[in-house]
Amino acid sequence: MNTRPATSEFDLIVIGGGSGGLAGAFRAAEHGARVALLEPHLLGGTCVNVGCVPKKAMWLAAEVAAKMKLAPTLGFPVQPAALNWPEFIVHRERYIEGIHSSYRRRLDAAGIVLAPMRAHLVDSRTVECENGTRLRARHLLIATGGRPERPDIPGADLGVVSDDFFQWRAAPARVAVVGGGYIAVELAGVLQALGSRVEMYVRGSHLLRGFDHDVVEQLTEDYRQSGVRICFDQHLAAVEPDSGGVRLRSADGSASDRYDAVLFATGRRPNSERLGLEAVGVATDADGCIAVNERHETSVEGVYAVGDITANAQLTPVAIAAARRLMDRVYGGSQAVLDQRDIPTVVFSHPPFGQVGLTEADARAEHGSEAVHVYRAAFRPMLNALADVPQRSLFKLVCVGEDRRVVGIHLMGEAADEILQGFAVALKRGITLQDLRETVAIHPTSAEEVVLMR
Ligand SMILES: Cc1cc2nc3c(=O)[nH]c(=O)nc-3n(C[C@H](O)[C@H](O)[C@H](O)COP(=O)(O)OP(=O)(O)OC[C@H]3O[C@@H](n4cnc5c(N)ncnc54)[C@H](O)[C@@H]3O)c2cc1C
Ligand SMILES: NC(=O)c1ccc[n+]([C@@H]2O[C@H](COP(=O)([O-])OP(=O)(O)OC[C@H]3O[C@@H](n4cnc5c(N)ncnc54)[C@H](O)[C@@H]3O)[C@@H](O)[C@H]2O)c1
Repeated sequence: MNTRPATSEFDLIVIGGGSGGLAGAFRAAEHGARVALLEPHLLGGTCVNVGCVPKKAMWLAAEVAAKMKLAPTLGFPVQPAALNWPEFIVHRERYIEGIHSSYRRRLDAAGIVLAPMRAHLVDSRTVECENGTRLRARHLLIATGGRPERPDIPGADLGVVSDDFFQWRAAPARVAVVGGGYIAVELAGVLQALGSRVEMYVRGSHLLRGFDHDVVEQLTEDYRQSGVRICFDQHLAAVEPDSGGVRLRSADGSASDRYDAVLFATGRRPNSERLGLEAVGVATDADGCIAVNERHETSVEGVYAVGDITANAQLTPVAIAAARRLMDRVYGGSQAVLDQRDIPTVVFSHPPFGQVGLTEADARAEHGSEAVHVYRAAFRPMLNALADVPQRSLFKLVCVGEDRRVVGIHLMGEAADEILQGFAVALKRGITLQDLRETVAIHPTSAEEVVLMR
């Protein structure tokens, strides 16, 4: 593979080889552009190395552990065993290495020049690599993503963040998870299922702000039933060492018991420092995200940004879709922009929780309360009933108007992660409740509850 640019002149320079940068580089090359890609770390960025992919692997291991726990209740004469983490991680990392190899092959095949270096902007057409090499192009794409942020409190460095979680080789016996968003909920669920005793410290009064309230409440109850302790309205003031572990000090002066580890899942910061943005005049917002319009153009002509470096939803498919549409406009004559409404998303909790469209509260605010009609299916999935475990599923449809147009679908329960995608297509096509009711159910499944809702 060519790792030193043969020429310093390109059509496009992409800074960052994560989800957005790779997608942009590949699509531009398909249109015939000469592309250079700068990535100092592992190809695939957050998603492949410390995000979606290793997280999903751990989630799958946790799901197997949970099923094994049910097995004796159902009549299998087996005792659940603890996961051998180092062995599982060999499988996980082999899978990830397969993705790296596939990217390297595709970059070679597309003739994209990969420079394994950090870079910053010198002017709107010039990028300087950390070894001093300067590259020039008519168009620059910034896709440098973000990184986990710790709270600004004394002792914060005694805790770990999601990047560190993927270095773990065993489940800590007792762990505090600070935060109530996607990562906190996902990693708390994984750790509890894999044998840790998990306590969540949440600043607000609910998990998962922005998700539908009722469904969040049911997920919270399911988590509690599976043994996760959840403490709301927690205001942490410090982390302190305690006999080889840590304890948490609250703003009211009280201290927690000892934990083997504290995991901060308190949000992410965009990687916009030391990129030369101010010098070139690329505007950022108050959080440090690069400001872009719907065409992903920055304040400087010819300089674009996609993915977590912008204020768009921090999801891999959003970064990829934005980058592809951008390159189709720049090199393919397309005018299409990414529609940021009705983006489906799944929290890989236990059970998983997916949503597309408006929550009930958002629908009431947008359409007026009288126009909103809500339908729910609360049920115990068959496996849970057979094994007599208490966790319940909750599916919810939010509809508006006389014709009951479906504007929100919220699914929390077994297989919700896989069920949602098809219904997201339907919602985007503007279906009504009647369309769902006219669709024959698939029985016996959880999914059928969506078309049987009254
Ligand atoms: C724990 C976790 C779980 C997640 N799970 C999911 C999920 O299940 N589904 C989902 O859709 N999303 C998930 N996400 C979010 C998803 O990973 C991100 O939205 C996505 O990776 C953003 O892609 P990006 O290209 O914008 O940035 P990144 O993937 O972060 O890539 C940015 C790249 O830029 C490089 N870079 C930074 N600075 C420079 C520089 N100066 N020069 C050159 N290169 C530079 C970095 O090394 C990095 O490789 C998860 C995130 C985390 C942290
Ligand atoms: N399944 C998925 O698609 C998936 C999974 C993981 C992450 N992601 C993406 O990554 C993004 C980042 O995830 P995240 O969980 O880090 O962020 P988040 O914004 O979802 O949650 C951050 C949480 O930390 C809390 N918090 C912030 N500062 C705090 C402080 N000082 N003390 C205590 N609590 C504090 C917030 O109240 C919130 O509950 C998500 O918004 C999502 O877009 C997606």
